[in-house]
Amino acid sequence: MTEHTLTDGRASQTRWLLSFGRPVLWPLLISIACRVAELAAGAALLGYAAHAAVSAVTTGSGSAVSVLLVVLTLAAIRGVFHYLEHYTGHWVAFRVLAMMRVFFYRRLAALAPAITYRHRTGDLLGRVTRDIDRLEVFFAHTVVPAIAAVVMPSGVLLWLIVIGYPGVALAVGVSVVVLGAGVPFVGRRRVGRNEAAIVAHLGTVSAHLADSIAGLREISAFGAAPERMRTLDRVERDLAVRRRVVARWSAARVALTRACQVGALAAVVVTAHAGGADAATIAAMVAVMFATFPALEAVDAFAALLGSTTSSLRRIREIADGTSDTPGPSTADAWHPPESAPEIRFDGVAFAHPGRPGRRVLDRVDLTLPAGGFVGVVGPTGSGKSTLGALAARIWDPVVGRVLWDGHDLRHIPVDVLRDRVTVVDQDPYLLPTSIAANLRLGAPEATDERLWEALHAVDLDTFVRAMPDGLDTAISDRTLSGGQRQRLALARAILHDGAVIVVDEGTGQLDAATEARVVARLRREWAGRTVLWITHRESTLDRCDMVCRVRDGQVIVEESTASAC
Ligand SMILES: Nc1ncnc2c1ncn2[C@@H]1O[C@H](COP(=O)(O)OP(=O)(O)OP(=O)(O)O)[C@@H](O)[C@H]1O
Repeated sequence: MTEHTLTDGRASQTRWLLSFGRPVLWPLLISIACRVAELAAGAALLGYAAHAAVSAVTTGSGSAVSVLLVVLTLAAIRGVFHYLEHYTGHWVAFRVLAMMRVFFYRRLAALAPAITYRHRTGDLLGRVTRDIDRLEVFFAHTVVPAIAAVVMPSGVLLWLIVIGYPGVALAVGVSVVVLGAGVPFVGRRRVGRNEAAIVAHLGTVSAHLADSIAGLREISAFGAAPERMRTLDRVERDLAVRRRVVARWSAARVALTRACQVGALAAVVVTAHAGGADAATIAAMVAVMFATFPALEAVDAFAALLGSTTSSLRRIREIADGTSDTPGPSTADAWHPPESAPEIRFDGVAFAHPGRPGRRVLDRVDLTLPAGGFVGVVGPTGSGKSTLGALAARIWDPVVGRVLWDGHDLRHIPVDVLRDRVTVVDQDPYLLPTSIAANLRLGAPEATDERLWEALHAVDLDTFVRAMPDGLDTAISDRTLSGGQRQRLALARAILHDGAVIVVDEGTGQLDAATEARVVARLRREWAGRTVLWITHRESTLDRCDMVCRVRDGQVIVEESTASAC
């Protein structure tokens, strides 16, 4: 990346960030004003104290009590503004943090579920935590000091001109430009490249660790831990090299800053003396210049953080600005389906996964799922059964053709309405680490306990839950239930959500034959009048279906219609 595009990228990212922070503009401005007031009080304190001390020594003038009073008053003012600046700055930062996390999660939800196929969980987690945390630092510790770094030295220059020392003002002006606009940017290009790599590497580390923890049992069982650690070690070594480059440049800038500060103080003394200032005034000017240094050093911190902040923001926007694989309809096209169960029709549908555009999983599929029908889908593994279900639920859009809900393209139904009306039971359902009741109420927050028990009874899980220490309030996790229990809990959750269309992908695959038969019979009753797509490998459950479709070689063949059997 060239310096030009790097700088352009930073400018546009900073603009984006500042416009994101618009709702907290007023507290931000107050924070800036407090920072400037704090710096001004600090400069006045040092300048006045230096002037008073030198005057006392050279002329013996001044009262100790009045000097002490002024010094204490200025110190108190400085303290108050310091507190206010920190308070408002952090208030802004934490507000932005909360806004950003909610914004990011909302975008993730809008892009789900396809986004989860393209990005590793650990990587997304790194973006929503560490990358967003960096933006807090930007608002709390960089933007306010950086603006104050421009305002405060400008005030000092004005003061020097007003008290009649334009030569000193010129010397201070040059020093300010060198210390504020020159030194902080020494080596920035190299540092910027390395900081971007560090942020990317940290994302890789997060993803690698999250995968390693999620797959810990498999990794240990297959003795793959040393290889995982070696991969991590390689990334960590490169991280260390890049961090060293950043640290070396940072140390070089600190040394250069100190040398330039000494030069600036010397220039103030020489030009003030040449301008006819007395010793006390020279001391005051030196002290004020000295008080200006911390303000200028903030530019270095700003420039240093800007690199990593920009990289983090780029990672956040990669997701946040991403377009959905299933975009919502325009207002003019939007169609809201009625409550009743629909007929779902596949009209000349072809589909290839985004990662493999050349390989059509399904091709030229014409299929009608009757309204209120319980339709079985079978076929060899990998033939495209889940894909058929995903198209019916609009997790993906067909690359050719249409999927129709009572004759209306699914793309014309607002996505949130569709998600609410279609219930999907995945072949590997996820249970949140919370209580059984909270898991059941995920899609039906208002459901009563009585209704939860009914749903549990339908999936033959009520006896098991009653025997648990806290019944419905028993805490569970994805790992504390058997495969069959997890599947049944997911089915109970789907009963409670009560969609008009229900897609069950291998929902009873881990149940024994007797339990499965019982559960399927009850589900058949629970879902009477819903349009159900029942994807299965168990031919034994097909005799309960109104219609059976076989998926093979990208085609779907309606095999039999057994409506009378149901
Ligand atoms: N996200 C994805 N990206 C790329 N290819 C995918 C993706 N998901 C599935 N596939 C591929 O699409 C094909 C159909 O997968 P699908 O899950 O629909 O098959 P299935 O019939 O449900 O298989 P099974 O019975 O084993 O669950 C497979 O070859 C699979 O590898």
